[in-house]
Amino acid sequence: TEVQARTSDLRVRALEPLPAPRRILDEMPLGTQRGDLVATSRREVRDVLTGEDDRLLAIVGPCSVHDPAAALEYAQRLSVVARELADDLVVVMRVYFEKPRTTVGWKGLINDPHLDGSHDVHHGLRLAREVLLGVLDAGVPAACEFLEPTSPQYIADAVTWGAIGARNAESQVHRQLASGLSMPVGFKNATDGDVQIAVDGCITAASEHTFFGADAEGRAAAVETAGNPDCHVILRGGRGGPNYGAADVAAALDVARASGLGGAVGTGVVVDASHGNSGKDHVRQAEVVREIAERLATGESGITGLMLESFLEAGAQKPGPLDTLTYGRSVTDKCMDWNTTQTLLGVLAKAVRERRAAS
Ligand SMILES: C[C@@H](OP(=O)(O)O)C(=O)O
Ligand SMILES: [Mn+2]
Repeated sequence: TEVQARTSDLRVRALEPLPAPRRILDEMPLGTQRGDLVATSRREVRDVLTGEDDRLLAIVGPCSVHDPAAALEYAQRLSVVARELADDLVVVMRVYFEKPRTTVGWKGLINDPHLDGSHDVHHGLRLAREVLLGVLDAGVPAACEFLEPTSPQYIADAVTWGAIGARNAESQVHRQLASGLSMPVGFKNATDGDVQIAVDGCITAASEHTFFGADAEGRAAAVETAGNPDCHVILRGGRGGPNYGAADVAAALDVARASGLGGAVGTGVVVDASHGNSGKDHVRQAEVVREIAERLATGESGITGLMLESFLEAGAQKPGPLDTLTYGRSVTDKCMDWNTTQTLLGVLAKAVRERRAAS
């Protein structure tokens, strides 16, 4: 109506309808074999996070996926090492499509798959699902950060473990989203280092919620969730500095246990060796991992998993069209290279064996 024209969408340039989630899932089905891997790995991750399984969760991979071919090559390599170390590590590959920015920047493969500002989301959604199915075909379960409130409808069936990032751990939208996700979800501490924010995120996510979302047909829907009992805290450092030290872990666990939630929250924390715990420096990150491995080997409890930012090549580069980039190098945070990562996974597996012997 004339009134609406005067007051609505004054800052909206376009509204581009997307294919319904069901259409994408029908076009690119998960299938039985991949579905079994997702279901089995979700159980294994939960059992490690709750202490039922004495292995260590290792969430390993690039800060972001920008090049499907490089991501799938990485998955092939990770799959071999994961199988070798399966007695000691539960390995899940970081397959991050959605990037939270401090202000502005490339938002990831779904939002801008051509890395040129064209925001071809139709292509991004399909490409992301193709990568996830390919990673599963390599025999590796996938970890994703969830940022968009409705994108999980297109990919979450293929995801083993989810993360709510430091910038979103306090957001009711993301806590509600986590309450309905079908896999364990980690909440990062806030960017200023506040761990209570992550614990509160787990408390909110463990409850049932009703909120605005989209259904499989892509229609606006009131989503009613049962609550997610498999959430946990991730220590990723912050403006106050690193928080992976033994005292930090003990203090974080005290805060987590005060919630009374039990389960994964009360059992332990996952430590992100990157970001605020290593100043996003991939060389420092490797040192952090080694320090933690030494502590695990002496029997320190309370750390149920580690997150490593790792790719084929070390460091990072600015995002741009693929033909302008160095193959296999991160376009967001700096990552350790594959050789360093393979060595560190062996170090962590050895530390788990020593922790097991010490217990
Ligand atoms: C987004 C970033 O994590 P954080 O939310 O801890 O900055 C990451 O995992 O690449
Ligand atoms: Mn990162």
